[in-house]
Amino acid sequence: EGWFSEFSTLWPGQCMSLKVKEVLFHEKSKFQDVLVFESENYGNVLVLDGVIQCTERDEFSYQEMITHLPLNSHPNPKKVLVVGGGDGGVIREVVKHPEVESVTQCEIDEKVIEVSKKYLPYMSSGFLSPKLTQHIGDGFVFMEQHHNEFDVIITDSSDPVGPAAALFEKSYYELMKKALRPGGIVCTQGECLWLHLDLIKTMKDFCQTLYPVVDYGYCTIPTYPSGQIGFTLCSLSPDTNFREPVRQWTKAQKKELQLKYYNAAIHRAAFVLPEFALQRLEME
Ligand SMILES: NCCCN[C@H]1CC[C@H](NCCCN)CC1
Repeated sequence: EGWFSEFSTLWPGQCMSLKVKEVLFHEKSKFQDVLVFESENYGNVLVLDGVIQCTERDEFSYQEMITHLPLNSHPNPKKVLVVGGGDGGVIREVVKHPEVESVTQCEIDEKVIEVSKKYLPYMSSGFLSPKLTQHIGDGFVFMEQHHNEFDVIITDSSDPVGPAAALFEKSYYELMKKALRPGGIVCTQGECLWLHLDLIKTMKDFCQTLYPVVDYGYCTIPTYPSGQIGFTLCSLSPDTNFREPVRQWTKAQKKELQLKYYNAAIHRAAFVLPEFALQRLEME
């Protein structure tokens, strides 16, 4: 059927293409263009406004890291909030932690949840958890209505163009700070150091005016531009060290939990940045 190419002003002059086997769904939701296609060798692929959100073959990298970096940095993460995460993969990872008593999700576009249940069964298996409470709405508005409620907030958003734009502003990080309980931790989709180092620096700087501990880590993932994506992590506790996991799973547990990317070594390695990034982020 030809190729899908991911053109965007967010990564000028480059684009990733995937061979299409069959288009499974393509409609406009209330917020964005929603496309799901079966690829030749990355499984089913979810695309929003022309941007690849996740593929069945490599989603585990991002979903495991955006979840286990914060949760394994918190001493007792009982109440978790996920903003976005409409494909269900982050929820699937959150409920792998026995300490978690409840996870609340706030997703703006119910069409994304609907197509994920139909075409991304392994990711949307997260929606079956009895610990989950789902809200359909804007994460920015939701955050204004919840204070001192969550131990960990994960913002699993698309990019700062379209419905998720407000989730990259300082005001949103101020709202998340109010929604956290003492010692709370925030983890957000933090863009790519090969493409968006200036945005990462800007966000790190305003986060440092709000949170005592701020860090940036990344994972490799073939189908995101430049093959990797990062995470901005913030903690209200000055004792937090994102670079050393507070708990480790055994080999048997990693197998049972079906972890395919995350382990303690890759947790630590996520924060080892190349020289050009350390210099630009003033972390050298
Ligand atoms: N649950 C996974 C989907 C949401 N996260 C994605 C993260 C990457 C982004 N484009 C790549 C950005 C380039 N740095 C699309 C959404």
